[in-house]
Amino acid sequence: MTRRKLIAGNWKMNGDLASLAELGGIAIAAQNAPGIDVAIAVPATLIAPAIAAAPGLSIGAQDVHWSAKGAHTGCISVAMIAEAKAEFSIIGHSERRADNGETDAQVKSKAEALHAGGLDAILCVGETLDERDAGQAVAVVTGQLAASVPEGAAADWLSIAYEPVWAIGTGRTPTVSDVAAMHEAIRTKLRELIGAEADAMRLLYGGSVTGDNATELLGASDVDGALVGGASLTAAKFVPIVEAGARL
Ligand SMILES: O=C(CO)COP(=O)(O)O
Repeated sequence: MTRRKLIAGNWKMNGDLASLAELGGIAIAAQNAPGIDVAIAVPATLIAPAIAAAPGLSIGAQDVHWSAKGAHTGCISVAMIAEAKAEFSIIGHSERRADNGETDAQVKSKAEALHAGGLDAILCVGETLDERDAGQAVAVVTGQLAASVPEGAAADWLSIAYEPVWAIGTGRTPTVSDVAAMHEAIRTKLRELIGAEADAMRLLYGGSVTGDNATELLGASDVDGALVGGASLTAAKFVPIVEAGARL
């Protein structure tokens, strides 16, 4: 099964109107790589200006609430990001799980809300260093999937990002064989949860991806793309990752 690669950036709580200039170079790289998908998740305030700055580049959010509207101070709904013309949202990022106590059940509701609103979702899973050291990595990640992937989820709107917490922003990455082993475990679990659709679903790796290690990490078996934090903030750092994805 060939799966179209997806190279997605996550700006986290970074960026301002001036930094949208970076999107120009990224949009050109995306145009030059028609065989893959390129997307950037920006802070919610930058969604509309990012689309204006780089029409044609897929722009998304980093989180949504599961409810349609109401008394949820500080939160943002699927309809709100859709009105701003976002195409997708990241959900379940480990930073939101840690900072905001997000649960797998909430992440599942967010996935369902995005799909109901016609948007795509990138659902993040990943173990902490303590969990890996305790030999629990696969159990933690497959447990997150079991509790957060909606029944009947399909590859045309949901992707999974495996982001080991200890590899995020640290410059440390798992070995290629560790990544491949986890992605195989994820796909096996997805087959159990959603059947044959699992073979079409894109599994992204995230955590300290750079232009230097992208070719190796993206080349691991069952890796269908990357979710990139720090190195997505500038075209100079992100474009080489897009190019690496396009070469594979
Ligand atoms: O959390 C990440 C993307 O969502 C990864 O961040 P870094 O690429 O900065 O390690």
